[in-house]
Amino acid sequence: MKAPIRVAVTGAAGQIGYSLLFRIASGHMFGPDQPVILQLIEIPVEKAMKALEGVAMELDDCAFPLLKDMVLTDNGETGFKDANWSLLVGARPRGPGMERADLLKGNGVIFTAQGEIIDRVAAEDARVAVVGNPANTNVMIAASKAKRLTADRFTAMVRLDQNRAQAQLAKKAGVDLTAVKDIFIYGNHSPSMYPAFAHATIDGKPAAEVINDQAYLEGDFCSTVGKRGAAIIAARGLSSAASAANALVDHVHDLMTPGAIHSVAVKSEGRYGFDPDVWAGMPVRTTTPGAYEVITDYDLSDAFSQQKLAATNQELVDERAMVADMLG
Ligand SMILES: NC(=O)c1ccc[n+]([C@@H]2O[C@H](COP(=O)([O-])OP(=O)(O)OC[C@H]3O[C@@H](n4cnc5c(N)ncnc54)[C@H](O)[C@@H]3O)[C@@H](O)[C@H]2O)c1
Ligand SMILES: O=C(O)C[C@H](O)C(=O)O
Repeated sequence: MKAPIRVAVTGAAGQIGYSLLFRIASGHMFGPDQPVILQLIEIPVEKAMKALEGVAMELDDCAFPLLKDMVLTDNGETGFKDANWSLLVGARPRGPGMERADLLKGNGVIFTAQGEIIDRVAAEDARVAVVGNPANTNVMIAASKAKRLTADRFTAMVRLDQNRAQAQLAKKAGVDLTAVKDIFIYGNHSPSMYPAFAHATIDGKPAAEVINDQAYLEGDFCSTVGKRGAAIIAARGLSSAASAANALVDHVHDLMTPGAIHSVAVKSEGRYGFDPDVWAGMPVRTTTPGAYEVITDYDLSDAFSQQKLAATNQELVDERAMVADMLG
């Protein structure tokens, strides 16, 4: 029997938490032979903590053999203690009349505190995945507080965008989803992201050749993927939750699976022309469980790709400027 992995989850009583926790406890994130301990973190508000107790009761009632223990807390020091993975889902949602800058600042405060605590109390092999929006900038803030943990331990999720892009290409081409490969997301988790279709394949052939509709790929395809979050909100009245949780399962699962190639927002270090200090989506290859190398050899030198990369980079740089006083 393997030793349990400690998984801290913030926003555990929220919408995403309600889908996510059951997938972690049933073995979908870390595998069917990997026991887990869930360290569930919510805000110190009675309603949230009561809801968290209810979720924990349901987890008990699933009788998951891999779930070895649960910690329920409104305290980061307790919640992140010895965590091998910290999944930062909880964030302040955008309220009426709130500007993006207010959202950035409001969440910046949360991710400042969490980055500092994780760096201090989490496990030696600690890894962090940020989902709470604006995810790319939140992870940058959290990572900037770390003295012990290196920047590569901090990632943000663009996997939902990759999954959305894969599904859209399969639909358009009228093929099975599994026929679509090598579609990766570059840049921000926002409508400015670039789902780089130029390298995608369908049944081993270039997707652009199979679909044979460049106007669709540059137009509707990019905007449908980029604005999918808003379309879900318009349809459901709530933001995506089950698909977001599923994408986080994929994100962590693939980061724990050597050889997996997938889109992750990482510190750019100047790759693909991004500002070196922003966290941008790009393709990575998992090397050993939890570690990865960025794949740098995709050619995105064509004019359309360059324009898309420049736009999403500019948005990340602007977001960074808005929280400059919170970094470091
Ligand atoms: N990156 C992505 O692809 C993606 C996709 C979907 C949603 N999201 C984002 O994920 C976040 C969560 O979405 P949701 O639908 O679960 O929201 P939700 O409002 O249902 O739940 C969020 C939960 O987080 C808690 N919370 C807030 N601040 C916290 C803190 N400092 N510590 C611990 N818990 C805290 C809240 O009490 C709440 O229970 C949002 O920011 C949303 O925009 C990201
Ligand atoms: O778009 C949103 O605000 C929610 C989420 O980030 C999503 O992509 O579904």
